[in-house]
Amino acid sequence: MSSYITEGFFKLQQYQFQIHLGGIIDLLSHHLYSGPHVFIRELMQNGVDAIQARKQIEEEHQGRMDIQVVDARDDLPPTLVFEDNGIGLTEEEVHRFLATIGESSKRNELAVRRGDFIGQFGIGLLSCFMVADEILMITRSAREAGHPAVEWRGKSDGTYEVRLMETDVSPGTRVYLRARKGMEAYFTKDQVGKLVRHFGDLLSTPIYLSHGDWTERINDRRPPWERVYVSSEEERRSYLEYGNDLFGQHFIDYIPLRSEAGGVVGAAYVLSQATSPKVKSHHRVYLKGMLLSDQVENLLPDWAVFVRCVVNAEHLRPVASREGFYENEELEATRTVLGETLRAYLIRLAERAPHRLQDIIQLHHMAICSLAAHDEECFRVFGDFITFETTMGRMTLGDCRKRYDTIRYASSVDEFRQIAQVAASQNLCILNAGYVYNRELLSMLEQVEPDLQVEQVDAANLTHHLEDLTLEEREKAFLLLRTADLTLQPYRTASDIKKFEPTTLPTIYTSNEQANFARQARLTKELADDTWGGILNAFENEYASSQYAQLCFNFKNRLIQRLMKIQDRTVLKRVVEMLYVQALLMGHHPLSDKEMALLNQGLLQMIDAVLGQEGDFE
Ligand SMILES: Nc1ncnc2c1ncn2[C@@H]1O[C@H](COP(=O)(O)OP(=O)(O)OP(=O)(O)O)[C@@H](O)[C@H]1O
Repeated sequence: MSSYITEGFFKLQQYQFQIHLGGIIDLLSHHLYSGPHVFIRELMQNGVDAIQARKQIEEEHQGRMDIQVVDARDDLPPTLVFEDNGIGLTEEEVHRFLATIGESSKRNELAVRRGDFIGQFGIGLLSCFMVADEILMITRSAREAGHPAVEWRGKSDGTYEVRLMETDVSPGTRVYLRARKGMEAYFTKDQVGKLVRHFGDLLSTPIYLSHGDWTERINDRRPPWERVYVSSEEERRSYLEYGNDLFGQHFIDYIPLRSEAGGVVGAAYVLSQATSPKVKSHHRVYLKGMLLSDQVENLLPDWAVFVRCVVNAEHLRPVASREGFYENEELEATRTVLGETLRAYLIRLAERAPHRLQDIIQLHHMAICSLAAHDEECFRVFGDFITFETTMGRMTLGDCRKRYDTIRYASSVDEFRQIAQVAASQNLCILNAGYVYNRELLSMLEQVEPDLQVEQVDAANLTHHLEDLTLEEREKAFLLLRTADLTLQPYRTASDIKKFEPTTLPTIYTSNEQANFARQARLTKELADDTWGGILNAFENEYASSQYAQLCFNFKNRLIQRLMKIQDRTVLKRVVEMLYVQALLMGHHPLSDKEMALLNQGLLQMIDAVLGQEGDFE
């Protein structure tokens, strides 16, 4: 019997997990953190947290961090020293917190509930191994007065040494890092200064950077929402200057942000350059004063494409990489509050400075329309402010809704052009929904306002709104209409006569979608080969019987009045043909070969007639 089996069971053996530090460092550097430079953030953050912990036992404690850059000399590589006067560690804590990966002193229940600390995962210090082979920490606890200072030396091979020190040092912690070969670029004064400023410019704990005899406080500028102002102009200037410096671009306006959810405070800046519907805004977000990322996307609702924010959050939860926030209820509540703040700003602007609002919408028109067309919330925010070309001039959708019970629209730009003149003179407001997103916006309008009538109008049903002739007047037009019907029959166009404004317009050519389709099929057939010609024939025949376009004469027009007096059918026919071609051109309809021939003949005959008259004078 095997020695592993005792009383019918396999003997249970217990083992300890082993950690391969090299593998963990590789994971951090290549898959979690965005680059080796984050070690500076992690060290600053540990200093700030340690100061915060010390303040919990000594309320009046004045925290301070010092970062020193020591250049390479003799055989020694450049070195960085990070010093804080925070809580420090005892020997027992050093073993527990520094030497155990994933262990953190900041994860006790009270600290988490109160959200005291930035760190929480117990891995940040390992990021130092991305740039150095060894971390040397000298620390002394402020909690236990008699406890000696401790020296801890952690190595990237996974071993560490601890030594109690005899020298007297004040409570706090000092971390020494020597650049690994190839990592010297992260240890220069300029690079360290840039990164410390980048990550820590909002920290309230003073941070000093020194290099040789030179020392400078890095974070002495407070953000605009923490300053006190004597006038609103001064406040405005301060906010805009700050945004300009931070993002290196000019902004039209700013919106102060504050949300209890997430403990967020900051500002949204209104972009002065057009945004693409596909590009989301990237926001600069700090967590307890430490920069989390300047690429955060999920802080605001998707529709807030016209702003870029800078905010500090006290209670949102960072992901382990510290470069974004967890999608949780608190973040959602924060997003709702910030969205409402932006919406309130837009509404205020609509009341007090509608032109400024129009400027914003105009600038970000495509992005706003694309979102409003598919997102009900966005439509509710912006819908009323979106402008449409209408037969009564440019108008916002809000104005259209206020003035008319029915919103009428033409579905293509050409259709709109055909009817614009006539509709305007009839005081009919028709929206041009021929541009991208316009139809979707109107569908969204119907969805959001089910009581509102939204109706598509085409040139054909527009003529129903035109004034009819009396019987007597119809008689006068009889010959013209009969000749026109016969003349235009080959072009599948019927004729009619109505009274309409403007009187300068002799005709309108109207057709609906099916008639247009049949017409398009005829035009294509002229260019297509036999196989396609056969298919298109079938289409054309199907539509031909029912779908006629219409040339509607204007009884009020002087030329038409004269035409009704002409009895010579040949002359009538020619003029009708010319009016037909002219109406097509006015409506931007491409001409078929036959119609082009009509135009040419007509022009030549007119030239001939004019020359003939001149000849008569000779
Ligand atoms: N400057 C310091 N002063 C006092 N304690 C420190 C200092 N730096 C590190 N520590 C201790 O070492 C522990 C581990 O630090 P580390 O940076 O790895 O993780 P963390 O800060 O707890 O969490 P995170 O991984 O989220 O940064 C800390 O929880 C803290 O107890």
